[in-house]
Amino acid sequence: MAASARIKPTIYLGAFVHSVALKELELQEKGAIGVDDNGVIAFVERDVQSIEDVREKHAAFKEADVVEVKDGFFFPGFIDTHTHAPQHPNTGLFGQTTLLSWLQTYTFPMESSLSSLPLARTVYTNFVSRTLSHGTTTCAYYATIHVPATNLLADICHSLGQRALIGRVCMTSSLSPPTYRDASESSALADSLASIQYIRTLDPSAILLHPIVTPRFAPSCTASTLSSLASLASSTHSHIQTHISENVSEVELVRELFPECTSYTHVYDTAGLLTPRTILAHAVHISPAERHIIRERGAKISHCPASNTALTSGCCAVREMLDEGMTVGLGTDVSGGFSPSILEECRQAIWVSRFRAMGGGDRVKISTEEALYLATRGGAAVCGFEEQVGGFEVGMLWDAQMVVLDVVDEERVGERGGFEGKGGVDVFGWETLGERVQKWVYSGDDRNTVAVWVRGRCVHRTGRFKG
Ligand SMILES: Nc1nc2[nH]cnc2c(=O)[nH]1
Ligand SMILES: [Zn+2]
Repeated sequence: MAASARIKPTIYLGAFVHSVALKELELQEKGAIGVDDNGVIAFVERDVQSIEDVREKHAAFKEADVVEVKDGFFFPGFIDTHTHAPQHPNTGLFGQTTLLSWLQTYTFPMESSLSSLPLARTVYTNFVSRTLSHGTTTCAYYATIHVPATNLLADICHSLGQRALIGRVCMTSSLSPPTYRDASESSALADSLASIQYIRTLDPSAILLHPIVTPRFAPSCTASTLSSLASLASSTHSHIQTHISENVSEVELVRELFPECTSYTHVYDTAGLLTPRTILAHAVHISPAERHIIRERGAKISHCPASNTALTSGCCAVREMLDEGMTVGLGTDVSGGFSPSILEECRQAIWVSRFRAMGGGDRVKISTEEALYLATRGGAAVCGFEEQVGGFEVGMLWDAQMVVLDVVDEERVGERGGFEGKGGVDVFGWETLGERVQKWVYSGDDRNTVAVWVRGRCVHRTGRFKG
């Protein structure tokens, strides 16, 4: 089905939960959300007594389908603001490496092999399906340097129905391996432009797809390439994504490679890469002065805690960033990160903040509510989509997931404990909706995400979905 095809107006009935502010979730037990044939939320009703009342009030929904959630709730689709589709076969493989040795040992060889289109098709189909199954409705992807494989990733997101930013990776510096490097700056620019044009042709109204200019990181590009890519993003009105200050040795390398700049942030600022459409991943080792520049330029931060722990990169100062008004979302950073799940990333953001707290005070702790905000509204703002997705409001798009938790009772517990074939969350019936959400965040996984919609179109469902 084409992404723009009309869908049947539908009323989503039952509990819903979404962020209304950084520290506040709305927990509605008896909701009804009407979604029109364009996938746009037409109404949000609370404390609903009956479906008949809802149909009565909204004449256009008299004949609408009804999808009801039982033992769970609707939640906005997750937004992954930073991941690498071609690295997915390496998920879980990082050994004892840190960033620079990890790139050489695991990452560049894997990415280089995706010049093979059959392999790229297998890996990308698997990974996009996998992220959808975890409730990720919007994803900012790095592809590889190869134009055909990057365009194939766009095709796959388009046909599987995921909202995506897709970037051909640029690497012109001699520090990149000779076998996996752009031949020249001019070929890098031409290839990036070719991919931008392909994505714009595939989805001219940007219903789902957006190109994103992707200098890998400062050590992969010359100063001239960084500036040229900033100009390309500006002339094509494209987003930009890159990595910044992830690891101490990387920061030292940038200091050596760009001696004329006072900081890593200064390198990107000099090139003109810090814009309101820029997503900077990591930012673990940046100073308050660098944070100030990034905020002034309107650039956004993708916090990738699982990756930062796996590669022992460090603990990002998320509390300070939020206090200072920076825009922050979450990124899985597969395969620096070991999971394609943004729910896992919520847990990891919470854990990393607690490790920081153990050394420096409770103030830096990220709460469950804040983590869920970063996973949805925060991520939407990082991508510039905050008017369209991330919450349940009239005029926004139905990018959502149905979360179902397993109720344990006297009868079911007799069947070998009552959890075989179920998810990891046991609910006993007395929990409030808020407690159910907490249990989901700490023990839930893709088994609890029984259906996923993007723009009103169902893009994933499990056998447990009764739609
Ligand atoms: N985590 C991570 N950091 C990088 N820095 C440059 N390239 C990469 C990458 O692929 N992953
Ligand atoms: Zn990354």
